[in-house]
This record gives sequence, C-alpha cells and structure tokens, in this order.
Amino acid sequence: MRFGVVGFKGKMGKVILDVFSNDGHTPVLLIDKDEIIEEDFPEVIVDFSTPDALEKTSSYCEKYNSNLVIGTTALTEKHLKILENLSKKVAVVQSYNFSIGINILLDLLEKATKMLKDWDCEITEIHHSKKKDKPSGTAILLKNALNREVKIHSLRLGGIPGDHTVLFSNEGELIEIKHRAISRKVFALGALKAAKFILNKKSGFYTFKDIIKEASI
Ligand SMILES: NC(=O)c1ccc[n+]([C@@H]2O[C@H](COP(=O)([O-])OP(=O)(O)OC[C@H]3O[C@@H](n4cnc5c(N)ncnc54)[C@H](O)[C@@H]3O)[C@@H](O)[C@H]2O)c1
Ligand SMILES: O=C(O)C1=N[C@H](C(=O)O)CCC1
Repeated sequence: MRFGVVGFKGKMGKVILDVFSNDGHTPVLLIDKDEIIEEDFPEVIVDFSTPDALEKTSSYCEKYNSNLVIGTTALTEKHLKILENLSKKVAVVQSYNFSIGINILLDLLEKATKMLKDWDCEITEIHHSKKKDKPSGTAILLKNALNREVKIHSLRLGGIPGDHTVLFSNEGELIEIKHRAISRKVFALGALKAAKFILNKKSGFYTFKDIIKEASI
C-alpha cells in the first residue's frame, strides 16, 4: 500500500516507517511539524504525533481520500468530533493503544470488574520521561473498561515504552493484572494490522478492538 506518516520524525513515526516499509509498503507522504514530503497520494495515513496536528491530518485525508489510522493520545472532544466527521468520508481507526495485549486486557477487565465489584481498584501506568501527556491514553481506556471511579497513578522515568497495571484488593488478597510493552514495535505492528483492515473500506469509525474481534486474534 502507499502510506503516509504524520509525526515521521518522532519515536513512533520512525518505528512505523520501518515496520510498514519492511512489510513491502511505500511511504509517499511524510509530515512533521516543520517539514512535508509529498510524493504521491497515500491510501492510508498513519498519525502518531500530537493532537495539534489533527486538523492538518484530516485535511490531507480529505484531499487524497486516504483512510486514517490514528494513535495520538490526549485527544479532546473537539478532536473526537473532527474524527467523527472525517469517518463519514473515509475509514478511520482510532485507538490509544494498538497492542494486542492491551486490547485483550480490556475484555478481561470488563468481566473482572463485575466479579470484583466490592474490591478496591486502582491503576498505575509507567512511561518514558519524554511522554507529554498524563494520564496515558491507555489508562483512560482501562478506566472506561472498569466502568467505575478509579485513581490513576502516573510515573514518568527512563525509556519505558509502556507499563500498565490494574490492582484489585480486598482485606486479604491482591490481584495485579499487568501489561508491559517490551518495545514500540508492538504499536507499529498493530497500526499496520489496522491499516490493512481499512485499506479497502469506504468510510466508518473503528477501534483497534473491532479489528481484533473481526480477525479473531
Ligand atoms: N496508540 C498507541 O498505541 C500509541 C503508542 C505509542 C505512542 N502513542 C502516542 O503517539 C504520539 C506520539 O508519540 P511519540 O512517542 O512518537 O512522540 P514524539 O514526541 O517522539 O513524536 C511526535 C512527533 O510529532 C511531531 N509533531 C509535533 N507537532 C506536529 C504537527 N503540528 N504536525 C506534524 N507533526 C508534529 C513532532 O515533531 C515529533 O516528531 C503520542 O500522542 C503518544 O501518546 C500512541
Ligand atoms: O509512549 C507513549 O506515549 C505511549 N502512549 C500511549 C498511551 O498514552 O497510552 C500508549 C503507550 C505508549
């Protein structure tokens, strides 16, 4: 496929370029804060950058009728509205976490939270010191899956790609459900799976969970 990357100079952008290119796909549109390289029209644009880039990303999707895979976190209602409108014209996959493990964990938590209604529950997330947003997008997804008020504890240190733990405890027991991304490549591989999923879709809004379900991973 011909693909575009928004945030191509960033940590995720570089890994996405690598993973997609190694799978035989051709980068034709590269966008970062201070540079745009436009060679051809992309079938899919992948945006892992910053919420401020979304209007530009959306206008490129409309210009080229490109589908969109977006992993950028810290989106507000305004950004979600842009994505909703865009998804009426092209196919959009949005997720705060493109790893298979977290998306399976979200299913497990929906079940666990019903069984552990009376237990205390909190979330911890640890990420590299360069991460700009807090709490992580994934922690927000986990909180939503728990469907109750939980505290999120955020730590920023070193080069950690992403650790999330959900803790449940009663008077005598502790259950810890933990996910660790060992490398950023897992997110890029998930984005590639999402890009292949929407390649021939006309329009619509999807999450990564929809894709995993359809592929029965
Ligand atoms: N959904 C997921 O699975 C997942 C996984 C990892 C990271 N992320 C998210 O992806 C985003 C990027 O993470 P990162 O670690 O690569 O960050 P980063 O800071 O290393 O990279 C961001 C890139 O975006 C560029 N950028 C900034 N403003 C821009 C603009 N207006 N237009 C175009 N480009 C612009 C920056 O110059 C930089 O190159 C963050 O929101 C992060 O939370 C999501
Ligand atoms: O490195 C990041 O930034 C990550 N962001 C996502 C989040 O906020 O949940 C996913 C994990 C890595």
